Amino acid sequence: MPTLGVNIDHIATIRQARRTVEPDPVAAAVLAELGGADGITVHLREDRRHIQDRDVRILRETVRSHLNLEMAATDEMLAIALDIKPDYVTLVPEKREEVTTEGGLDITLQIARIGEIVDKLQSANIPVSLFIDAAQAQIEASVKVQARFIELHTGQYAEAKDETNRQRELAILAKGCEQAIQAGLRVNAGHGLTYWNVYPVAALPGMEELNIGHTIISRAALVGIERAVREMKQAIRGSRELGMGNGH
Ligand SMILES: CC(=O)[C@@H](O)[C@H](O)COP(=O)(O)O
Ligand SMILES: NCC(=O)COP(=O)(O)O
Repeated sequence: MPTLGVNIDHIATIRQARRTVEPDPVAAAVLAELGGADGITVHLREDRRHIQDRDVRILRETVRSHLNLEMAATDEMLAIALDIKPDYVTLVPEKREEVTTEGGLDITLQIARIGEIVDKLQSANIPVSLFIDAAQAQIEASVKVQARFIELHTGQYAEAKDETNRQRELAILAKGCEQAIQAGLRVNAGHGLTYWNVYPVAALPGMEELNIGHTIISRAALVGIERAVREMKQAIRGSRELGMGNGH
């Protein structure tokens, strides 16, 4: 069964809507860990629309599980990561005007640049994961730049309009997962996963960690974060207790 990295960006989004001090993502991380989170994920966007530098610095001190820093492949972010030393870094694409991350990082277009950043981080003992679409060319490029992990972008699976498309997207993820593992990569996945669609992805052989945020924070707003995280752990195990664990 994969572990669960809880993405707490969406708590910071609420705080930034008022530019105030609450809700504090640091407090959310503590409660998420009490609910069973195996890791905490934050995306320090270049435009600082949610997570702030201060959050990452404090989380580095307070997170008891592991801290996954999602960031763009820029010099500014590289310097921050080398200074803060998260447990691992996930390199993600960023477009300033997007509502959320729209696709995977195209490693094939920037092999030298990504390779250089991966090397600098991993030389500093910070393992690197690359957030990519489950495409063979991206997997091969990820091997070439010697990243330790990939994170398969599950957005298209999550947004599939009907069962036929969902199954097609799941098959693409399954193939990508298998190819990556055979090539020696470790595989995580995330984006847009919910209580209703998580189980088929969680059940993919060799899947190590799922990074999930929006659905947990949405549920937490209604039932509280510890319970929301506990329920996601149950959904990953395939529990039907909530009537949510069967992939529908
Ligand atoms: C890369 C990724 O999938 C996460 O960072 C997720 O997108 C977080 O939410 P935002 O897109 O709102 O930053
Ligand atoms: N990398 C994906 C992630 O951290 C969470 O994405 P979402 O569940 O907030 O869509």
